[in-house]
Amino acid sequence: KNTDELDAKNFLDEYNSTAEVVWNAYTEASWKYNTDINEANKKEMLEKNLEMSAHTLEYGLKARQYDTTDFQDASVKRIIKKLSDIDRAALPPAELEEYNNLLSNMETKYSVAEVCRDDGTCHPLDPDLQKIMAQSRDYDELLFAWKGWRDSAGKVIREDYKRYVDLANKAATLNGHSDNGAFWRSLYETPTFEADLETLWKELEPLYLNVHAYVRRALYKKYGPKYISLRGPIPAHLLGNMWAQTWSGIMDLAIPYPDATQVDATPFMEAQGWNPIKMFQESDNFFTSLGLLPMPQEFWDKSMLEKPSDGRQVVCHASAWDFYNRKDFRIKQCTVVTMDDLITVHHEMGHVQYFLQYKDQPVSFRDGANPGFHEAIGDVLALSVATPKHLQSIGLLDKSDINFLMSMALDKIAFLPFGYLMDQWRWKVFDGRIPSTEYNKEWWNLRMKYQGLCPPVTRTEDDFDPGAKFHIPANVPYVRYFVSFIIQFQFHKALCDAANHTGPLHTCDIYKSQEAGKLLGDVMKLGFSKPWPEAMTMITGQPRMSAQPLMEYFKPLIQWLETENNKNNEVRGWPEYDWKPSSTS
Ligand SMILES: O=C(CCC(O)(O)[C@H](Cc1ccccc1)NC(=O)c1ccccc1)N[C@@H](Cc1ccccc1)C(=O)O
Ligand SMILES: [Zn+2]
Repeated sequence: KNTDELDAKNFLDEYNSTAEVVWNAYTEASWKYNTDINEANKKEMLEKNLEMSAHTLEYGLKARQYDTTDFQDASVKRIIKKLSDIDRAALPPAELEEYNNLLSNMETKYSVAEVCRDDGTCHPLDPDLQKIMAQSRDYDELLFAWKGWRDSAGKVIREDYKRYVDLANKAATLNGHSDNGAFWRSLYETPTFEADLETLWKELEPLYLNVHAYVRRALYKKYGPKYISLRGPIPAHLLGNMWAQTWSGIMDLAIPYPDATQVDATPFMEAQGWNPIKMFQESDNFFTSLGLLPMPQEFWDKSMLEKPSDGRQVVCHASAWDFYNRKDFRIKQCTVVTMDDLITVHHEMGHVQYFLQYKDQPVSFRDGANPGFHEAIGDVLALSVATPKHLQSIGLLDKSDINFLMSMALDKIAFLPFGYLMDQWRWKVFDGRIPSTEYNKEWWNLRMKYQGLCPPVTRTEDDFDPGAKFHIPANVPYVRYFVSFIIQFQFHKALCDAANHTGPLHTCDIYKSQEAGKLLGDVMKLGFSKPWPEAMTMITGQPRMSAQPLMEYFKPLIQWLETENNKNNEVRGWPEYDWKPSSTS
Protein backbone atom coordinates (compact mmCIF):
# COMPACT_ATOMS: atom_id res chain seq x y z
CA LYS A 1 0.00 0.00 0.00
CA ASN A 2 1.17 3.55 -0.69
CA THR A 3 1.86 5.52 2.53
CA ASP A 4 3.32 8.61 0.80
CA GLU A 5 1.18 11.56 1.97
CA LEU A 6 2.68 14.05 -0.51
CA ASP A 7 1.88 11.66 -3.35
CA ALA A 8 -1.68 11.43 -2.02
CA LYS A 9 -1.99 15.24 -1.98
CA ASN A 10 -0.92 15.46 -5.64
CA PHE A 11 -3.32 12.65 -6.51
CA LEU A 12 -6.17 14.56 -4.83
CA ASP A 13 -5.31 17.80 -6.69
CA GLU A 14 -5.54 15.92 -9.98
CA TYR A 15 -8.79 14.28 -8.85
CA ASN A 16 -10.31 17.62 -7.88
CA SER A 17 -9.59 19.41 -11.18
CA THR A 18 -10.67 16.46 -13.34
CA ALA A 19 -13.81 15.88 -11.24
CA GLU A 20 -14.93 19.50 -11.71
CA VAL A 21 -14.84 19.05 -15.49
CA VAL A 22 -16.54 15.64 -15.58
CA TRP A 23 -19.22 16.51 -13.00
CA ASN A 24 -19.95 19.82 -14.75
CA ALA A 25 -20.47 17.99 -18.06
CA TYR A 26 -22.86 15.51 -16.43
CA THR A 27 -24.76 18.24 -14.54
CA GLU A 28 -25.25 20.29 -17.73
CA ALA A 29 -26.60 17.18 -19.54
CA SER A 30 -28.82 16.28 -16.57
CA TRP A 31 -30.18 19.86 -16.44
CA LYS A 32 -30.92 19.76 -20.18
CA TYR A 33 -32.85 16.49 -19.72
CA ASN A 34 -34.72 17.62 -16.59
CA THR A 35 -35.86 20.81 -18.33
CA ASP A 36 -36.66 19.19 -21.68
CA ILE A 37 -37.47 15.48 -21.41
CA ASN A 38 -36.80 13.77 -24.76
CA GLU A 39 -34.84 10.81 -26.14
CA ALA A 40 -31.88 12.86 -27.41
CA ASN A 41 -31.36 14.63 -24.06
CA LYS A 42 -31.82 11.32 -22.22
CA LYS A 43 -29.12 9.65 -24.36
CA GLU A 44 -26.68 12.53 -23.74
CA MET A 45 -27.40 12.49 -19.99
CA LEU A 46 -26.85 8.72 -19.76
CA GLU A 47 -23.56 9.00 -21.70
CA LYS A 48 -22.23 11.74 -19.39
CA ASN A 49 -23.38 9.66 -16.41
CA LEU A 50 -21.27 6.71 -17.61
CA GLU A 51 -18.27 9.02 -18.14
CA MET A 52 -18.70 10.29 -14.57
CA SER A 53 -18.82 6.72 -13.22
CA ALA A 54 -15.70 5.83 -15.24
CA HIS A 55 -13.92 8.76 -13.57
CA THR A 56 -15.19 7.68 -10.13
CA LEU A 57 -13.99 4.12 -10.76
CA GLU A 58 -10.53 5.17 -12.01
CA TYR A 59 -9.85 7.50 -9.09
CA GLY A 60 -11.69 5.34 -6.54
CA LEU A 61 -9.48 2.34 -7.26
CA LYS A 62 -6.37 4.56 -7.03
CA ALA A 63 -7.60 6.03 -3.73
CA ARG A 64 -7.92 2.52 -2.30
CA GLN A 65 -4.16 2.03 -2.90
CA TYR A 66 -3.31 4.44 -0.10
CA ASP A 67 -2.86 3.48 3.55
CA THR A 68 -3.69 6.78 5.28
CA THR A 69 -3.27 5.46 8.86
CA ASP A 70 -0.20 7.58 9.59
CA PHE A 71 -1.12 10.62 7.42
CA GLN A 72 -0.94 14.02 9.17
CA ASP A 73 -3.59 15.91 7.21
CA ALA A 74 -7.09 14.95 8.43
CA SER A 75 -8.66 16.37 5.24
CA VAL A 76 -6.53 14.11 3.03
CA LYS A 77 -7.59 11.10 5.11
CA ARG A 78 -11.26 12.18 4.94
CA ILE A 79 -11.23 12.65 1.15
CA ILE A 80 -9.37 9.38 0.45
CA LYS A 81 -11.94 7.57 2.60
CA LYS A 82 -14.85 9.19 0.75
CA LEU A 83 -13.35 8.47 -2.72
CA SER A 84 -12.88 4.80 -1.81
CA ASP A 85 -16.66 4.29 -1.77
CA ILE A 86 -17.41 4.29 -5.51
CA ASP A 87 -21.18 3.67 -5.22
CA ARG A 88 -22.73 2.47 -8.50
CA ALA A 89 -19.39 2.63 -10.37
CA ALA A 90 -18.63 -0.72 -8.71
CA LEU A 91 -21.23 -2.45 -10.90
CA PRO A 92 -20.12 -4.35 -14.02
CA PRO A 93 -20.58 -2.08 -17.11
CA ALA A 94 -23.74 -3.79 -18.39
CA GLU A 95 -25.45 -3.61 -14.98
CA LEU A 96 -24.36 0.02 -14.48
CA GLU A 97 -25.99 0.91 -17.79
CA GLU A 98 -29.15 -1.02 -16.81
CA TYR A 99 -29.21 0.74 -13.42
CA ASN A 100 -28.87 4.24 -14.91
CA ASN A 101 -31.59 3.47 -17.45
CA LEU A 102 -33.91 2.19 -14.71
CA LEU A 103 -33.40 5.37 -12.65
CA SER A 104 -33.97 7.64 -15.62
CA ASN A 105 -37.08 5.71 -16.75
CA MET A 106 -38.65 5.68 -13.25
CA GLU A 107 -38.11 9.42 -12.76
CA THR A 108 -39.46 10.16 -16.25
CA LYS A 109 -42.57 7.97 -15.80
CA TYR A 110 -43.25 9.87 -12.56
CA SER A 111 -42.65 13.29 -14.13
CA VAL A 112 -44.86 12.80 -17.20
CA ALA A 113 -47.68 10.88 -15.46
CA GLU A 114 -51.14 12.44 -15.57
CA VAL A 115 -54.70 11.55 -14.53
CA CYS A 116 -57.49 11.72 -17.13
CA ARG A 117 -61.22 12.25 -16.63
CA ASP A 118 -63.98 10.45 -18.56
CA ASP A 119 -64.36 13.58 -20.70
CA GLY A 120 -60.74 13.21 -21.84
CA THR A 121 -59.22 16.15 -19.98
CA CYS A 122 -55.94 15.08 -18.35
CA HIS A 123 -54.25 16.52 -15.25
CA PRO A 124 -50.51 16.53 -14.37
CA LEU A 125 -49.45 16.47 -10.72
CA ASP A 126 -48.08 20.03 -10.94
CA PRO A 127 -50.12 22.23 -10.66
CA ASP A 128 -53.47 20.46 -11.27
CA LEU A 129 -53.58 17.50 -8.87
CA GLN A 130 -51.66 19.41 -6.17
CA LYS A 131 -54.29 22.15 -6.36
CA ILE A 132 -57.17 19.66 -6.12
CA MET A 133 -55.61 17.91 -3.12
CA ALA A 134 -55.08 21.23 -1.31
CA GLN A 135 -58.34 22.98 -2.20
CA SER A 136 -61.09 20.43 -2.93
CA ARG A 137 -63.39 19.51 -0.02
CA ASP A 138 -65.30 16.94 -2.12
CA TYR A 139 -64.59 13.41 -0.84
CA ASP A 140 -64.99 11.79 -4.28
CA GLU A 141 -63.06 14.47 -6.21
CA LEU A 142 -60.18 13.99 -3.76
CA LEU A 143 -60.46 10.23 -4.23
CA PHE A 144 -60.34 10.66 -8.04
CA ALA A 145 -57.04 12.57 -7.79
CA TRP A 146 -55.56 10.35 -5.06
CA LYS A 147 -56.34 6.98 -6.70
CA GLY A 148 -55.72 8.27 -10.21
CA TRP A 149 -52.24 9.48 -9.32
CA ARG A 150 -51.30 6.14 -7.75
CA ASP A 151 -52.61 4.27 -10.79
CA SER A 152 -50.71 6.53 -13.23
CA ALA A 153 -47.44 7.12 -11.35
CA GLY A 154 -46.98 4.39 -8.73
CA LYS A 155 -48.34 1.20 -10.27
CA VAL A 156 -46.34 1.60 -13.47
CA ILE A 157 -42.90 1.50 -11.85
CA ARG A 158 -43.35 -1.53 -9.57
CA GLU A 159 -41.32 -3.91 -11.78
CA ASP A 160 -38.59 -1.32 -12.44
CA TYR A 161 -38.34 -0.77 -8.69
CA LYS A 162 -37.81 -4.45 -7.93
CA ARG A 163 -34.83 -4.60 -10.31
CA TYR A 164 -33.50 -1.24 -9.00
CA VAL A 165 -33.46 -2.66 -5.45
CA ASP A 166 -31.34 -5.64 -6.55
CA LEU A 167 -28.83 -3.49 -8.45
CA ALA A 168 -28.62 -0.84 -5.71
CA ASN A 169 -27.96 -3.58 -3.17
CA LYS A 170 -25.33 -5.18 -5.42
CA ALA A 171 -23.48 -1.85 -5.75
CA ALA A 172 -23.67 -1.35 -1.98
CA THR A 173 -22.31 -4.80 -1.17
CA LEU A 174 -19.49 -4.36 -3.72
CA ASN A 175 -18.50 -1.30 -1.65
CA GLY A 176 -18.52 -3.29 1.58
CA HIS A 177 -21.99 -2.35 2.91
CA SER A 178 -24.52 -5.02 4.02
CA ASP A 179 -27.18 -3.41 1.75
CA ASN A 180 -28.10 -0.05 0.17
CA GLY A 181 -29.88 1.15 3.31
CA ALA A 182 -26.67 0.61 5.28
CA PHE A 183 -24.82 2.65 2.62
CA TRP A 184 -27.35 5.52 2.93
CA ARG A 185 -27.11 5.51 6.73
CA SER A 186 -23.29 5.50 6.55
CA LEU A 187 -23.41 9.06 5.15
CA TYR A 188 -24.34 10.26 8.68
CA GLU A 189 -21.16 8.76 10.18
CA THR A 190 -23.19 8.02 13.35
CA PRO A 191 -23.02 4.45 14.75
CA THR A 192 -26.14 5.05 16.92
CA PHE A 193 -28.07 6.76 14.08
CA GLU A 194 -31.13 4.49 14.03
CA ALA A 195 -31.43 4.49 17.84
CA ASP A 196 -31.07 8.30 17.92
CA LEU A 197 -33.88 8.66 15.37
CA GLU A 198 -36.19 6.34 17.36
CA THR A 199 -35.47 8.32 20.55
CA LEU A 200 -36.34 11.60 18.78
CA TRP A 201 -39.56 10.11 17.37
CA LYS A 202 -40.66 8.74 20.79
CA GLU A 203 -40.11 12.21 22.30
CA LEU A 204 -42.30 13.85 19.65
CA GLU A 205 -45.00 11.16 19.23
CA PRO A 206 -47.32 12.52 21.98
CA LEU A 207 -47.38 15.91 20.25
CA TYR A 208 -48.15 14.25 16.91
CA LEU A 209 -50.98 12.21 18.49
CA ASN A 210 -52.51 15.45 19.79
CA VAL A 211 -52.32 17.12 16.38
CA HIS A 212 -53.71 13.95 14.72
CA ALA A 213 -56.65 13.79 17.18
CA TYR A 214 -57.41 17.49 16.78
CA VAL A 215 -57.35 17.33 12.96
CA ARG A 216 -59.42 14.12 12.94
CA ARG A 217 -62.11 16.03 14.91
CA ALA A 218 -62.02 18.88 12.36
CA LEU A 219 -62.38 16.38 9.48
CA TYR A 220 -65.21 14.61 11.34
CA LYS A 221 -67.10 17.92 11.49
CA LYS A 222 -66.61 18.34 7.75
CA TYR A 223 -67.08 14.79 6.40
CA GLY A 224 -69.15 13.09 9.12
CA PRO A 225 -69.18 9.58 10.65
CA LYS A 226 -69.50 7.85 7.25
CA TYR A 227 -65.94 8.84 6.38
CA ILE A 228 -64.26 9.57 9.75
CA SER A 229 -64.08 7.45 12.91
CA LEU A 230 -63.05 9.41 16.02
CA ARG A 231 -61.22 6.30 17.26
CA GLY A 232 -59.73 5.18 13.94
CA PRO A 233 -57.15 6.11 11.30
CA ILE A 234 -57.80 9.05 8.94
CA PRO A 235 -58.43 8.33 5.20
CA ALA A 236 -55.15 9.40 3.55
CA HIS A 237 -56.72 11.62 0.85
CA LEU A 238 -58.36 14.17 3.19
CA LEU A 239 -55.28 15.87 4.64
CA GLY A 240 -54.73 18.58 2.00
CA ASN A 241 -51.71 16.97 0.33
CA MET A 242 -51.22 14.13 -2.18
CA TRP A 243 -49.11 12.17 0.31
CA ALA A 244 -50.59 13.57 3.54
CA GLN A 245 -47.03 14.65 4.39
CA THR A 246 -47.93 18.25 5.38
CA TRP A 247 -51.46 19.34 6.31
CA SER A 248 -51.51 23.14 6.04
CA GLY A 249 -53.73 22.64 2.97
CA ILE A 250 -56.69 22.02 5.32
CA MET A 251 -55.89 24.88 7.70
CA ASP A 252 -59.32 26.38 6.90
CA LEU A 253 -60.93 23.29 8.44
CA ALA A 254 -58.54 23.18 11.43
CA ILE A 255 -58.21 26.88 12.29
CA PRO A 256 -58.59 27.32 16.08
CA TYR A 257 -59.97 30.90 15.98
CA PRO A 258 -61.76 31.57 12.67
CA ASP A 259 -62.55 35.13 13.82
CA ALA A 260 -58.89 36.00 14.23
CA THR A 261 -57.48 37.20 10.95
CA GLN A 262 -56.52 34.86 8.11
CA VAL A 263 -53.58 32.46 8.37
CA ASP A 264 -52.81 31.83 4.73
CA ALA A 265 -50.79 34.57 3.04
CA THR A 266 -51.73 33.27 -0.43
CA PRO A 267 -54.70 35.63 -0.99
CA PHE A 268 -52.47 38.55 0.04
CA MET A 269 -49.72 37.44 -2.37
CA GLU A 270 -52.23 37.26 -5.22
CA ALA A 271 -53.83 40.59 -4.27
CA GLN A 272 -50.41 42.26 -4.23
CA GLY A 273 -49.55 40.85 -7.67
CA TRP A 274 -46.70 38.60 -6.51
CA ASN A 275 -45.11 36.37 -9.20
CA PRO A 276 -42.42 33.64 -9.00
CA ILE A 277 -39.53 36.05 -9.65
CA LYS A 278 -40.75 38.32 -6.84
CA MET A 279 -40.86 35.30 -4.52
CA PHE A 280 -37.22 34.44 -5.30
CA GLN A 281 -36.16 38.10 -5.01
CA GLU A 282 -37.86 38.29 -1.59
CA SER A 283 -35.97 35.21 -0.50
CA ASP A 284 -32.67 36.53 -1.87
CA ASN A 285 -33.33 39.73 0.06
CA PHE A 286 -33.78 37.77 3.29
CA PHE A 287 -30.49 35.90 2.85
CA THR A 288 -28.54 39.11 2.08
CA SER A 289 -30.23 40.85 5.06
CA LEU A 290 -28.28 38.36 7.22
CA GLY A 291 -25.03 39.23 5.48
CA LEU A 292 -25.17 35.96 3.51
CA LEU A 293 -24.32 35.85 -0.21
CA PRO A 294 -26.61 37.16 -3.00
CA MET A 295 -27.57 34.94 -5.92
CA PRO A 296 -25.08 35.52 -8.80
CA GLN A 297 -26.43 36.94 -12.09
CA GLU A 298 -25.97 33.51 -13.71
CA PHE A 299 -28.56 32.14 -11.27
CA TRP A 300 -31.19 34.61 -12.52
CA ASP A 301 -30.19 34.03 -16.17
CA LYS A 302 -30.16 30.22 -16.18
CA SER A 303 -32.67 28.99 -13.54
CA MET A 304 -36.08 27.59 -14.45
CA LEU A 305 -38.40 29.29 -11.92
CA GLU A 306 -41.74 28.48 -13.61
CA LYS A 307 -43.22 25.52 -15.47
CA PRO A 308 -42.50 26.18 -19.18
CA SER A 309 -45.56 26.95 -21.32
CA ASP A 310 -43.99 25.92 -24.64
CA GLY A 311 -45.10 22.27 -24.36
CA ARG A 312 -41.74 20.97 -23.08
CA GLN A 313 -42.02 18.05 -20.61
CA VAL A 314 -39.99 18.85 -17.46
CA VAL A 315 -39.30 17.28 -14.05
CA CYS A 316 -41.39 19.64 -11.95
CA HIS A 317 -40.28 18.44 -8.52
CA ALA A 318 -38.19 21.33 -7.16
CA SER A 319 -34.41 21.00 -6.98
CA ALA A 320 -31.24 23.08 -6.60
CA TRP A 321 -28.24 22.55 -8.86
CA ASP A 322 -24.48 22.98 -8.29
CA PHE A 323 -22.59 22.91 -11.64
CA TYR A 324 -19.26 22.36 -9.89
CA ASN A 325 -17.49 25.27 -11.65
CA ARG A 326 -17.80 27.58 -8.61
CA LYS A 327 -19.98 30.07 -10.50
CA ASP A 328 -23.02 28.37 -12.06
CA PHE A 329 -25.82 27.54 -9.57
CA ARG A 330 -29.52 27.14 -10.48
CA ILE A 331 -32.98 26.22 -9.20
CA LYS A 332 -35.57 24.28 -11.19
CA GLN A 333 -39.06 24.80 -9.75
CA CYS A 334 -42.58 24.88 -11.24
CA THR A 335 -43.41 27.75 -8.90
CA VAL A 336 -47.00 28.81 -8.22
CA VAL A 337 -47.92 31.94 -6.24
CA THR A 338 -48.88 30.41 -2.88
CA MET A 339 -47.55 30.62 0.68
CA ASP A 340 -46.64 26.94 0.42
CA ASP A 341 -44.42 27.65 -2.60
CA LEU A 342 -42.91 30.70 -0.90
CA ILE A 343 -41.67 28.26 1.76
CA THR A 344 -40.37 25.90 -0.94
CA VAL A 345 -38.58 28.84 -2.59
CA HIS A 346 -36.69 29.43 0.67
CA HIS A 347 -35.99 25.70 0.96
CA GLU A 348 -34.38 25.62 -2.50
CA MET A 349 -32.55 28.94 -1.98
CA GLY A 350 -31.08 27.40 1.19
CA HIS A 351 -29.48 24.69 -0.93
CA VAL A 352 -27.97 27.31 -3.29
CA GLN A 353 -26.71 29.43 -0.36
CA TYR A 354 -24.90 26.30 0.88
CA PHE A 355 -23.40 25.83 -2.64
CA LEU A 356 -22.16 29.45 -2.59
CA GLN A 357 -20.71 29.19 0.90
CA TYR A 358 -18.70 25.99 0.28
CA LYS A 359 -17.79 26.58 -3.38
CA ASP A 360 -14.06 26.95 -2.60
CA GLN A 361 -13.88 23.59 -0.81
CA PRO A 362 -12.43 20.59 -2.71
CA VAL A 363 -15.27 18.91 -4.68
CA SER A 364 -15.36 16.03 -2.18
CA PHE A 365 -16.31 18.51 0.55
CA ARG A 366 -18.94 20.39 -1.50
CA ASP A 367 -21.76 18.76 0.42
CA GLY A 368 -23.77 19.29 3.61
CA ALA A 369 -22.20 18.41 6.98
CA ASN A 370 -24.78 15.64 6.71
CA PRO A 371 -27.75 15.43 4.26
CA GLY A 372 -30.08 16.85 6.97
CA PHE A 373 -27.99 20.02 7.22
CA HIS A 374 -28.48 20.72 3.52
CA GLU A 375 -32.25 20.34 3.90
CA ALA A 376 -32.44 22.50 7.01
CA ILE A 377 -30.79 25.78 5.88
CA GLY A 378 -33.66 27.14 3.78
CA ASP A 379 -36.28 25.97 6.26
CA VAL A 380 -34.50 27.83 9.09
CA LEU A 381 -34.92 31.14 7.24
CA ALA A 382 -38.51 30.20 6.34
CA LEU A 383 -39.27 29.88 10.07
CA SER A 384 -38.59 33.60 10.30
CA VAL A 385 -40.31 34.53 7.05
CA ALA A 386 -43.53 32.71 8.10
CA THR A 387 -43.90 34.73 11.33
CA PRO A 388 -46.82 37.19 11.39
CA LYS A 389 -44.35 39.96 12.21
CA HIS A 390 -42.25 39.29 9.11
CA LEU A 391 -45.22 38.70 6.81
CA GLN A 392 -46.64 42.04 7.99
CA SER A 393 -43.28 43.70 7.27
CA ILE A 394 -43.48 42.51 3.63
CA GLY A 395 -47.09 43.70 3.34
CA LEU A 396 -48.76 40.33 4.01
CA LEU A 397 -51.12 39.22 6.80
CA ASP A 398 -51.37 39.38 10.62
CA LYS A 399 -53.03 36.87 13.00
CA SER A 400 -53.23 35.37 16.47
CA ASP A 401 -50.39 33.22 17.80
CA ILE A 402 -52.37 30.01 18.22
CA ASN A 403 -53.64 30.20 14.63
CA PHE A 404 -50.06 30.79 13.49
CA LEU A 405 -48.68 27.93 15.59
CA MET A 406 -51.42 25.61 14.34
CA SER A 407 -50.54 26.43 10.72
CA MET A 408 -46.88 25.68 11.52
CA ALA A 409 -47.77 22.45 13.36
CA LEU A 410 -49.85 21.23 10.42
CA ASP A 411 -46.63 21.28 8.41
CA LYS A 412 -43.82 20.69 10.85
CA ILE A 413 -45.40 18.19 13.29
CA ALA A 414 -47.58 16.38 10.74
CA PHE A 415 -44.49 15.81 8.61
CA LEU A 416 -42.42 13.98 11.27
CA PRO A 417 -43.97 10.49 11.03
CA PHE A 418 -43.94 10.70 7.21
CA GLY A 419 -40.30 11.85 7.16
CA TYR A 420 -39.47 8.94 9.45
CA LEU A 421 -41.43 6.15 7.75
CA MET A 422 -40.28 6.74 4.16
CA ASP A 423 -36.83 5.25 4.74
CA GLN A 424 -38.07 2.82 7.40
CA TRP A 425 -39.86 1.25 4.44
CA ARG A 426 -36.87 1.49 2.07
CA TRP A 427 -34.31 0.27 4.63
CA LYS A 428 -36.51 -2.82 5.14
CA VAL A 429 -36.86 -3.30 1.37
CA PHE A 430 -33.07 -3.08 0.93
CA ASP A 431 -32.26 -5.47 3.81
CA GLY A 432 -34.92 -7.98 2.75
CA ARG A 433 -37.32 -7.61 5.71
CA ILE A 434 -39.92 -6.43 3.14
CA PRO A 435 -40.05 -8.81 0.14
CA SER A 436 -41.43 -7.49 -3.16
CA THR A 437 -44.60 -9.53 -2.56
CA GLU A 438 -45.38 -7.26 0.40
CA TYR A 439 -44.22 -3.82 -0.82
CA ASN A 440 -47.68 -2.26 -0.62
CA LYS A 441 -48.96 -4.11 2.47
CA GLU A 442 -45.90 -3.06 4.49
CA TRP A 443 -46.14 0.51 3.12
CA TRP A 444 -49.66 0.82 4.54
CA ASN A 445 -48.66 -0.91 7.78
CA LEU A 446 -46.08 1.85 8.30
CA ARG A 447 -48.53 4.59 7.18
CA MET A 448 -50.93 3.26 9.86
CA LYS A 449 -48.27 2.71 12.57
CA TYR A 450 -46.64 6.15 12.34
CA GLN A 451 -49.16 8.49 10.70
CA GLY A 452 -52.48 6.93 11.74
CA LEU A 453 -53.70 6.93 8.14
CA CYS A 454 -55.63 4.34 6.10
CA PRO A 455 -56.17 4.10 2.35
CA PRO A 456 -59.60 5.43 1.22
CA VAL A 457 -59.97 2.41 -1.07
CA THR A 458 -58.71 -1.18 -0.82
CA ARG A 459 -55.06 -1.57 -1.84
CA THR A 460 -53.46 -4.74 -3.26
CA GLU A 461 -50.03 -5.84 -4.48
CA ASP A 462 -51.12 -4.73 -7.96
CA ASP A 463 -50.60 -1.23 -6.56
CA PHE A 464 -47.26 0.34 -5.67
CA ASP A 465 -48.19 3.40 -3.60
CA PRO A 466 -44.63 4.25 -2.44
CA GLY A 467 -43.83 4.78 -6.16
CA ALA A 468 -46.29 7.68 -6.25
CA LYS A 469 -43.91 9.76 -4.10
CA PHE A 470 -41.09 11.44 -6.13
CA HIS A 471 -38.18 10.36 -3.93
CA ILE A 472 -38.89 6.64 -4.41
CA PRO A 473 -38.62 6.54 -8.26
CA ALA A 474 -35.97 9.30 -8.11
CA ASN A 475 -33.73 7.27 -5.74
CA VAL A 476 -33.53 10.22 -3.30
CA PRO A 477 -33.12 9.25 0.39
CA TYR A 478 -35.69 10.81 2.72
CA VAL A 479 -34.63 10.53 6.38
CA ARG A 480 -32.61 13.73 5.66
CA TYR A 481 -35.92 15.64 5.90
CA PHE A 482 -36.79 14.07 9.26
CA VAL A 483 -33.32 15.10 10.49
CA SER A 484 -33.83 18.56 8.96
CA PHE A 485 -37.18 19.10 10.67
CA ILE A 486 -35.49 18.41 14.03
CA ILE A 487 -32.23 20.33 13.57
CA GLN A 488 -33.83 23.37 11.85
CA PHE A 489 -35.42 24.26 15.21
CA GLN A 490 -32.05 23.81 16.96
CA PHE A 491 -30.52 26.18 14.40
CA HIS A 492 -33.47 28.60 14.69
CA LYS A 493 -33.07 28.76 18.48
CA ALA A 494 -29.31 29.27 18.22
CA LEU A 495 -29.66 31.98 15.55
CA CYS A 496 -32.40 33.73 17.55
CA ASP A 497 -30.07 33.77 20.56
CA ALA A 498 -27.30 35.19 18.36
CA ALA A 499 -29.79 37.84 17.14
CA ASN A 500 -30.52 38.73 20.79
CA HIS A 501 -34.19 37.80 20.31
CA THR A 502 -36.28 38.10 23.46
CA GLY A 503 -39.74 36.54 23.96
CA PRO A 504 -41.23 33.22 22.83
CA LEU A 505 -39.20 31.33 20.23
CA HIS A 506 -42.09 31.16 17.71
CA THR A 507 -42.15 34.97 17.43
CA CYS A 508 -38.46 35.18 16.50
CA ASP A 509 -37.55 36.70 13.13
CA ILE A 510 -33.78 36.84 12.49
CA TYR A 511 -34.27 39.22 9.52
CA LYS A 512 -31.29 41.64 9.20
CA SER A 513 -29.26 39.97 11.98
CA GLN A 514 -25.63 39.93 10.82
CA GLU A 515 -24.66 37.88 13.90
CA ALA A 516 -27.16 35.15 13.00
CA GLY A 517 -25.99 35.26 9.38
CA LYS A 518 -22.34 34.92 10.34
CA LEU A 519 -23.04 31.87 12.52
CA LEU A 520 -24.92 30.13 9.71
CA GLY A 521 -22.45 31.22 7.03
CA ASP A 522 -19.43 29.89 8.93
CA VAL A 523 -21.06 26.46 9.26
CA MET A 524 -22.01 26.34 5.56
CA LYS A 525 -18.43 27.24 4.56
CA LEU A 526 -17.28 23.96 6.19
CA GLY A 527 -19.32 21.90 3.71
CA PHE A 528 -18.59 18.23 4.37
CA SER A 529 -15.01 18.94 5.59
CA LYS A 530 -15.70 18.11 9.24
CA PRO A 531 -17.93 15.43 10.90
CA TRP A 532 -21.38 17.01 11.38
CA PRO A 533 -21.29 16.95 15.26
CA GLU A 534 -18.48 19.55 14.97
CA ALA A 535 -20.71 21.71 12.76
CA MET A 536 -23.61 21.19 15.16
CA THR A 537 -21.41 22.32 18.06
CA MET A 538 -20.37 25.46 16.15
CA ILE A 539 -24.01 26.54 15.90
CA THR A 540 -25.67 25.18 19.04
CA GLY A 541 -22.76 24.66 21.46
CA GLN A 542 -23.41 20.90 21.67
CA PRO A 543 -22.91 17.98 19.22
CA ARG A 544 -26.28 16.14 19.31
CA MET A 545 -29.67 16.26 17.55
CA SER A 546 -32.32 17.36 20.06
CA ALA A 547 -36.12 17.72 19.97
CA GLN A 548 -36.06 20.29 22.77
CA PRO A 549 -35.98 23.48 20.62
CA LEU A 550 -38.88 22.13 18.51
CA MET A 551 -40.86 21.46 21.68
CA GLU A 552 -39.99 24.94 23.00
CA TYR A 553 -41.16 26.54 19.75
CA PHE A 554 -44.54 24.79 19.95
CA LYS A 555 -44.91 25.05 23.76
CA PRO A 556 -47.95 27.43 23.63
CA LEU A 557 -49.71 25.13 21.16
CA ILE A 558 -48.89 21.92 23.08
CA GLN A 559 -50.71 23.33 26.11
CA TRP A 560 -53.62 24.57 23.98
CA LEU A 561 -54.00 21.20 22.17
CA GLU A 562 -53.86 19.20 25.41
CA THR A 563 -56.66 21.37 26.84
CA GLU A 564 -58.73 21.38 23.63
CA ASN A 565 -58.47 17.59 23.12
CA ASN A 566 -59.29 16.89 26.79
CA LYS A 567 -62.33 19.18 26.47
CA ASN A 568 -63.51 16.97 23.58
CA ASN A 569 -62.54 13.73 25.34
CA GLU A 570 -60.46 12.90 22.28
CA VAL A 571 -58.96 9.42 22.00
CA ARG A 572 -55.23 9.78 21.25
CA GLY A 573 -54.19 7.30 18.58
CA TRP A 574 -56.35 4.94 16.54
CA PRO A 575 -57.29 1.86 18.62
CA GLU A 576 -60.03 1.09 16.05
CA TYR A 577 -57.18 0.28 13.64
CA ASP A 578 -59.28 -1.97 11.37
CA TRP A 579 -61.98 0.70 10.75
CA LYS A 580 -62.52 1.57 7.06
CA PRO A 581 -64.38 4.54 5.50
CA SER A 582 -67.58 3.46 3.72
CA SER A 583 -67.75 3.05 -0.08
CA THR A 584 -64.22 1.66 -0.27
CA SER A 585 -65.07 0.23 -3.67
O1 LIG B 1 -38.28 17.13 -1.97
C1 LIG B 1 -38.30 18.18 -1.36
C2 LIG B 1 -37.70 19.45 -1.95
C3 LIG B 1 -36.72 19.10 -3.08
C4 LIG B 1 -35.22 19.12 -2.63
O2 LIG B 1 -34.79 20.46 -2.53
O3 LIG B 1 -35.07 18.52 -1.35
C5 LIG B 1 -34.35 18.36 -3.68
C6 LIG B 1 -34.78 16.89 -3.84
C7 LIG B 1 -33.99 16.25 -4.93
C8 LIG B 1 -34.44 16.36 -6.26
C9 LIG B 1 -33.71 15.77 -7.30
C10 LIG B 1 -32.52 15.07 -7.02
C11 LIG B 1 -32.05 14.98 -5.70
C12 LIG B 1 -32.78 15.57 -4.66
N1 LIG B 1 -32.97 18.37 -3.21
C13 LIG B 1 -32.07 19.23 -3.80
O4 LIG B 1 -32.35 19.98 -4.73
C14 LIG B 1 -30.70 19.17 -3.23
C15 LIG B 1 -30.41 18.43 -2.10
C16 LIG B 1 -29.12 18.38 -1.58
C17 LIG B 1 -28.09 19.08 -2.18
C18 LIG B 1 -28.38 19.84 -3.33
C19 LIG B 1 -29.68 19.88 -3.86
N2 LIG B 1 -38.87 18.29 -0.15
C20 LIG B 1 -39.46 17.10 0.48
C21 LIG B 1 -39.68 17.24 2.00
C22 LIG B 1 -40.16 18.57 2.44
C23 LIG B 1 -39.24 19.56 2.79
C24 LIG B 1 -39.70 20.80 3.27
C25 LIG B 1 -41.09 21.02 3.36
C26 LIG B 1 -42.02 20.01 3.01
C27 LIG B 1 -41.53 18.79 2.55
C28 LIG B 1 -40.80 16.75 -0.21
O5 LIG B 1 -41.30 17.58 -0.99
O6 LIG B 1 -41.28 15.65 0.07
ZN1 LIG C 1 -34.10 20.04 -0.25
